[in-house]
Amino acid sequence: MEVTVESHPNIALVKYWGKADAATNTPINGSVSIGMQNVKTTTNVHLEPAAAPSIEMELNGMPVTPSQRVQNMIDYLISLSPPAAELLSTHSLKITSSNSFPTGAGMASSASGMAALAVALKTLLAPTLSNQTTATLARLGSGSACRSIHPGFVRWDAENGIVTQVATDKHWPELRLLAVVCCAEKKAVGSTEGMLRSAATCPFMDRRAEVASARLEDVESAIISKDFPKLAEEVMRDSNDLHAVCLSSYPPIVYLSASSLAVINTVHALNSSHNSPIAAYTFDAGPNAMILTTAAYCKQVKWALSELKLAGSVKDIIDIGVGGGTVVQPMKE
Ligand SMILES: Nc1ncnc2c1ncn2[C@@H]1O[C@H](COP(=O)(O)OP(=O)(O)OP(=O)(O)O)[C@@H](O)[C@H]1O
Ligand SMILES: C[C@@](O)(CCOP(=O)(O)OP(=O)(O)O)CC(=O)O
Repeated sequence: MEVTVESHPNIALVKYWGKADAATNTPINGSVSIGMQNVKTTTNVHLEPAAAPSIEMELNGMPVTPSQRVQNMIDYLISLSPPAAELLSTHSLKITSSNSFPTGAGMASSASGMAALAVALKTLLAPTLSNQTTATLARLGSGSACRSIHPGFVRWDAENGIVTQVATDKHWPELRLLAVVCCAEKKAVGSTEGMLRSAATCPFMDRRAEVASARLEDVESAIISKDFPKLAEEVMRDSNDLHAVCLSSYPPIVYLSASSLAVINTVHALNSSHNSPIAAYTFDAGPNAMILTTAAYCKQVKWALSELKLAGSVKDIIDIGVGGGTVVQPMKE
């Protein structure tokens, strides 16, 4: 028996950085994201009868040892569902996954990958699980993965772990999402390690969580009312706050590169020439930018960014599109 699931990364507009509980990836502040359309993960999970059940995994064509987080997801399923526990005691699992975009480079591959895995495991082993429980299952794989379960704009609340779709991917048709690829290499400090280091050493961590929690409400209302200037300012501020926290951790965590700073300067120059934001950048734990803009200004924004490409400062500019969510292909016996 096998199932294939497609999922997409999400980019946080208000970012998760810091854990109240590391074992369950419980965040210290709520976050909200937008789903990406033109990049995806495809994950196949195959279940086969076995006398000595095992779990094998392949990522981007290479065999990998399933991580403790994958094991935690499976243990959680076993604890929730006796039929899943029974199947896993008599069957081996083969997980085969690939990403159509750089893995481990700050483009949310873990979010997309763990969301696809959670939905595939649920579909094969515990089909009656609710969407919320599936989001919690994904979160055990990687916190931000719980936001990739739904398409569009998705909020993850810190107090209760509830994941809700704030608006669908069709809500704001004029909105455009671009990726500016500065570097596709694996980053030196992963998000998990980075946020633990910030919690232990950054003197501003608690304040950042307070500011992000308040910002969550402003960003949600900017999304609902399609207020681009408001959304743009809050998104850029949140990204800057996160990277300031990283820089004031010790030893400092530097995700932004000279190319990232060139993107930041280009966006602010564009915005000041319009007296109001027409574009916003946001960076997760890596040097690659996601740019939000609107249909009316997209050409102009791309043109300004392409100057950076011509100058050799950035590698590529990709139309990412707003979308996301997960799609389950028909199950095969
Ligand atoms: N398709 C996938 N299926 C399962 N696990 C994956 C998949 N893609 C990535 N991962 C896991 O996620 C890890 C990368 O996560 P990491 O948080 O370091 O980077 P990222 O997700 O690209 O960046 P960020 O979350 O900071 O935006 C990989 O080393 C791998 O263990
Ligand atoms: C900067 C971020 O992308 C950090 C994401 O961190 P992860 O979700 O990858 O961390 P773990 O829960 O430890 O797996 C911000 C965000 O996506 O909200």
